[in-house]
Formats: sequence, structure tokens, C-alpha cells
Amino acid sequence: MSYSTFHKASEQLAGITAIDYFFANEFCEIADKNQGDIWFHLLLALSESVRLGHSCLPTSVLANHRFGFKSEQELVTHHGFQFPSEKHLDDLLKQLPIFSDDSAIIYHQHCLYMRRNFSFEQALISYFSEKMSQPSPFKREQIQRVIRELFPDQDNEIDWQKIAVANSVDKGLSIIAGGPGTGKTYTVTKLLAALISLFNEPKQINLVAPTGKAAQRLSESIVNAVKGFEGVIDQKILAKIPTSAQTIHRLLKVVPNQVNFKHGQNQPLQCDVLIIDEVSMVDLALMTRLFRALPDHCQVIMLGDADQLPSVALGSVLADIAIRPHLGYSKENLSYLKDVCQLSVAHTKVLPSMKKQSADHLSLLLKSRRFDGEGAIGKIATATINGEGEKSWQYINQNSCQGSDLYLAPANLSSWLPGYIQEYFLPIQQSETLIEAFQRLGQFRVLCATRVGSEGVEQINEQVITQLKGMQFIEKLYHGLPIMVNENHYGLNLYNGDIGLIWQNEHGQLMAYFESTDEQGNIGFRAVIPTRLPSIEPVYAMTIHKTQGSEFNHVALLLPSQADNNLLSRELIYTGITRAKQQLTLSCLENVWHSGLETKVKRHSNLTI
Ligand SMILES: Nc1ncnc2c1ncn2[C@@H]1O[C@H](COP(=O)(O)OP(=O)(O)OP(=O)(O)O)[C@@H](O)[C@H]1O
Repeated sequence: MSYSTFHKASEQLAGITAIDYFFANEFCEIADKNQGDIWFHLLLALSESVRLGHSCLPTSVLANHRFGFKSEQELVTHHGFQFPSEKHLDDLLKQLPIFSDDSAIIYHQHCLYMRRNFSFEQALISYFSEKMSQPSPFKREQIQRVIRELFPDQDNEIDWQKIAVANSVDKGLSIIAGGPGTGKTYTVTKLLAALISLFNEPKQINLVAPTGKAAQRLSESIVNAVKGFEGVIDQKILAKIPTSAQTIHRLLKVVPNQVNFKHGQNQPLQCDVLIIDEVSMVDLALMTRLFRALPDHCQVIMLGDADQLPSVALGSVLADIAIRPHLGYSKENLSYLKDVCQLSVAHTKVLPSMKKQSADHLSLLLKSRRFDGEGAIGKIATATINGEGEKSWQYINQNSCQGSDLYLAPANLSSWLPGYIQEYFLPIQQSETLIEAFQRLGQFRVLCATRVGSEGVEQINEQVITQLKGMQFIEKLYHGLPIMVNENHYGLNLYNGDIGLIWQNEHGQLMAYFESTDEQGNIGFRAVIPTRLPSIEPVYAMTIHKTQGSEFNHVALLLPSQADNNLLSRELIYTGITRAKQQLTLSCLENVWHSGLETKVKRHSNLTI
């Protein structure tokens, strides 16, 4: 082993933590003495990569790389460790006894894994493959009839929503991916109508999302979509579409103090069709546990935006399986789609096709219904995810106007934040009713990349409270304070990321209220005595990570002032921008914008469909 203490290791290697050092120490004995140094550093790098959310560590990433090297203003602060060639690493790893059944570390397809993550990945690949080989439960003529009923208009342009419904209705597993407002929920509601009219008997359909907020939004969107289809789709079918979504945790049923859920391989769920929304937020372990609990015949439809940030925990399930641009449909699938959608030759030509590789289970929705091609938010979101730094910065500068849909705010927060506090946050506490207060809370949010620092969540929340309540105010809770739950409390059915309001009840007592949706999709409130709450914090500002699955009319996106902040990425900025429905205020320096758009999040994994 190369270093006698963690302190000594951290003097040489930038970015490692004590946990990496102790992990490497624990497993370093496997290697022979001559190769011990390389092995020890491989273990450090593996631990670091898992901390960063990668499922595995490909040796190609480390080969010939100086791991942990850092210099500042041409002065070397950390010398790092030079890894040898890929062949050298491969030879070393092949001779180590790390393939045995009880080994904590695995070497597979030129990648190092921690066993737990390897097992999750392998299990999920096999669940996906089983579902993908499920035969269609319906006859082609039946599907053709239903598609014709649901999509009566013959358009000149290809209708990607129709393709998505036709492509998903006959498959055991399908993924419908698209950016914000591309009609994922609208499409899945039509898909549910198609399935219900195809099934001869009642079926158990479950709707899930990774967070309470995302589940609530899914319920609301399906209720709205169903209302919109009244008079267009048979009322008897519409009445059977479920509108109440729940969290994945709630569906699987949490067992207190255990990592596994009540439902799993031994106690599968009763479920014929499962819709999973906001899949980009679901991590590898949770996705595997969810699939493990599904009965063999269950049809699964996953929805999400693959360009958003990956899950907070390990993996990037959606980005791994929703490859863009589309890899192409197989000949058989193209012929099926042509048949059931009654496509013209011109339409068929537009469909992606591929002789060998096929992504038959994936449908991409490309046209945003929320952001038309001319709107500023849609334009910047597209440019961001394409990494067009210069073009987008020029566009932002030319189109910025205070009060319009796009405003590039000055770096000095005091020149714009107090106005927004007055306009959006003060009225929350002045609201007459709780409903009104929640509506106002949904109008606007400050989104930060970081928690700490002058552009971080903690600082902004403090600034808002000081302006609203005065410098001397020391009460932690007050009437109208928006709060976010920071840890799961299964007994209270509260989850990390849930948002509520502190509100005085009719007896003058301060309570915490959370929105809840009943079986019919109606929104109500449930009250919790503040002393029973798990850890909470004010939520005038929140991190972009935590805001996934939520949207606001107006978002103020606050990026850090340091361009080398390692949280910055185009996925982070894209996720922040697309939380805004109508108005975006951006506070960001030019070099930070460019640096963010140059960095693309890539999580290593071997997950495929
Ligand atoms: N084919 C369509 N015709 C008319 N309106 C549509 C169509 N598709 C979607 N919409 C409308 O566009 C809006 C966005 O659709 P929807 O909520 O389904 O998108 P989404 O992709 O689920 O959005 P989000 O990113 O918020 O999850 C909704 O108001 C919906 O009614």
C-alpha cells in the first residue's frame, strides 16, 4: 500500500475522501506486492466513481491517466498517480482472484464494479430482456382498429404520439422519452385508453413516480388529459382510466428499518400495467427492486426526459436505455407500425430504421407543445442540451428584457431578488386561504446549483426570511413559511423532497400542511404537528437537483460565480431552465455559462435494452 494514512494520500491525490481510502485499504490485499500500488489506486478510483454515481469504472477511463493530479495557476498542488496502459490494467485485473462468488469486487467487460452494483445491473438487464421478449397480448387488427379510433385525423406530418401509442401497446416493456411538454402524459393517457379498450376484462393499472411531487403532477396531468378527451374518446373507457398516482416507495411498501420492500420476488405486486413517470430520477437500485416485484405478465411503460440530470443516487437508467438520436426500428417493427398506424410511404420514410441494431422498445417525442419553436425558454433549453454556448449566450443577451419570458439578471442579487421577494413570497403569507397560499407558492422559485456559498440555497433562504421578517426575527417557524422535508418519515408518509407550508389553523396553532391526492385525483391537505416533522428547511430557494419533477410559472436560476464548480453541467442547467413554464430569470456570468455547457454528464454503466 502506498500511503500510511489518509492524510498522506490526500496530499498526493486531489478529490479523494476518507471513505475512498478506507475502501481501498480494505480490499488491497488481493493484489501481489509488485502490482499493489496500481491495485490500491484502482480501488481508490472505483470508490470515487461510485460516489459520483457511476455504476462501474471502465479501465479505458483510467488508462494512461494521471489520477488525482491537480494544479492551480501552473503550480502543482497534487501530483496524482500515473496509471499504465489499458492492456497492463487488463492483464493485472485478469490475474486477480476477483471473480469468485463471494468477491466484493467484480471485473466484467473491462469494467470494475462493486458487487452490489454489478448484481443490480445484471438483474435489471435480465428483467428488461424478459419483458422485451413478452409476446403481444393483442391481435394486429384489434390494435389497428383502436389506433384508428384514437387518432382519427390523417396528418401530412408524422404523428410521433400515435407512433408511441402503437409502439407501446403491444410490448411488455416500452420507453416514451421526450423533453418538457412534448405530450408524454397526453400520449400515455391515450395509450391507457387503447389498452383498456383492448382488454376484455378489468385490469390493475398502477401509476407511479419517484417523488410525492412528481406523483401529484402525474395525477393532475392525467386528470386534465382525461377531461380534454371528453366527447372525443368513449366515456366508458375514460371512466376506467386511473388518475391517482403514488410514489414507487408507497407502491412497493416500505418495511421500517429495512432496505428491501414488502413487495419483491417472493411477494409480487398485483399489477397488469405499470406506468412509471419521471424515470430519469429513478436510480439503479430502486428500478431493479421495482422490476423484481412485478409479475411476469405485467406491461411496463416508462416515461421521462433523458436529457435531464440523472438520479441523485447511483446510475442513469433512462439515459442508458433512451439513446438519442434513435438507433432505428427493426424491419419487423417498422412493418407492424406501418400496418397499425396506416402510414403512407412518406411517413414510413421518416421513421428511423436500422438493419442490425434496433431500439424497438423506444419511442421519442420530439415536438414540444408547451414551448413553441419561437419561445425563449424552449430555444435556450434546446441550445443548452446541444452544448451551443456562444449561440445561446448571444441569444440570451439579445432577448433579455426585465418582466418578459427571459431576463438576464445582474450578478448583484440585491438589484433583483428583493423585488421578487415582494412580488411572490410576501403574498404567500398574506393569502386568505391555504389553497391560495399553495397556488402562490407554485408561481415562483429560486433554483440554485449549490447549497452553500453566496449563490447557494442556504444563503438565499436566509436573505428572503430577513427581508420578510426583519433582522431580529428568530422564530424558526412562522405562518406562511414554505418548507421542504429533508428525510423520509414512513410513519407520517413524508418523503425527502416533499414540500409543505406552515399555516395557522382555526385554533391559532401553527401546523405543517402538505398537499395530498385522493383516489379520484382530488387535491386536499393533510396536517402534521410541527414537532413530529422530520428534518425540514425553508424552501424559497432549492437546489436544481431537488426540483426535478416540479415546475413553476417563473424560475430564477442562480448559477455559481466560479466556472470550475464541479456541479456545473449542461444537464444541470437544462433541468433548471425547463422547470420554468412561462418566465425565466437567469443570474449567471458568461464564463460560467460556457463552462457549464461544455460539461456533459456521463455516468459509466453497461445497462442496455
Ligand atoms: N396532440 C396534442 N394535441 C393537443 N394538445 C396536446 C397534444 N399533446 C400534448 N398536448 C398538450 O400539451 C401540454 C403538455 O402535454 P403533457 O403534459 O402531456 O406533456 P409532458 O411531456 O407530459 O410534460 P412534462 O414535461 O410537464 O411532464 C398539455 O397541455 C397537453 O394537453
